[in-house]
Amino acid sequence: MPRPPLDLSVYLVTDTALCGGPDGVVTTVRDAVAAGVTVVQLRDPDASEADFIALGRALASELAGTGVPLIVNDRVHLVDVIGAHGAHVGQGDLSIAEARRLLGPDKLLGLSVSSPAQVAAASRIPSSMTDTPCESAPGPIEHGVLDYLGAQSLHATGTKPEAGEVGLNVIAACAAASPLPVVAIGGVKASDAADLRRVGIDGMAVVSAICGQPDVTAATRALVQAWANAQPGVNSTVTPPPRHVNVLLTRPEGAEEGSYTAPRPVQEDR
Ligand SMILES: Cc1ncc(COP(=O)(O)OP(=O)(O)O)c(N)n1
Ligand SMILES: Cc1nc(C(=O)O)sc1CCOP(=O)(O)O
Ligand SMILES: [Mg+2]
Repeated sequence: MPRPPLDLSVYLVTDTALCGGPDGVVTTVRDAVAAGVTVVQLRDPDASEADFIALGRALASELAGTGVPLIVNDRVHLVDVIGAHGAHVGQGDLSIAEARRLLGPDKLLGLSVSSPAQVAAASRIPSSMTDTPCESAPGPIEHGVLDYLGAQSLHATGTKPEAGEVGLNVIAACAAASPLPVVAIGGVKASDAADLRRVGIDGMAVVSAICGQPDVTAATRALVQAWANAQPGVNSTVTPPPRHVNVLLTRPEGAEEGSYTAPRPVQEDR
């Protein structure tokens, strides 16, 4: 079954410490989603497995019925346990073939890239996915193995100092090389929206622009508004679904409960 289109425009990656603990993550996610965040990724590399599951389940319950997917960072084996919609892996994590095998066909999968070469590599078929590996064979993208790419890092960031910085030109080259939607990460702020949209990026992945902000609602609205005001560039790979204004507090006919396909109620000013 094909996975539904993703609205990556304002993608929140959680940070438990910045949010002041697990309860702070839940309230941050609640406020951010009400203000227009379109994807939430649970990221807590330091959490024990039990704490990660507990927080993941709390977020899954918080997001149920909102239309916003919950993505699990790195711990692909916990996606089903948590009741999440998918996972995000990086170049040093388990392979996308293994991640997709664990996830099955219906969950979302994102991969980090920091160069056009990594975008191209993601498009080549991994030998573990076919009996006859071949450069010209359809790759993970054509197979539907991947749903989106995370281009890292736009700017150096104190949230993850080891991430470095590739700058806008490399992020733009990743977008141009990718047949999949690409979200940018690393020091992304509302003031980056115009540049990112112009070069064909499909969304902004942020931690500290939302987590730990004194007013999460205002911070999120600033990101949402900046994205909405920015002009999409020629390389945009997806057209986000139409925004729905103060509608659809109930499930549409035929949609599954907890499905992330349904449009969400959003702020008047989007
Ligand atoms: C949307 C998004 N893009 C990139 C990353 C970074 O993933 P990775 O390189 O695996 O680093 P960690 O987050 O696992 O430390 C991301 N998490 N999300
Ligand atoms: C989780 C993560 N990955 C990155 C990468 O470049 O790989 S940067 C990052 C954190 C981004 O935080 P902030 O929005 O506060 O800069
Ligand atoms: Mg990772």
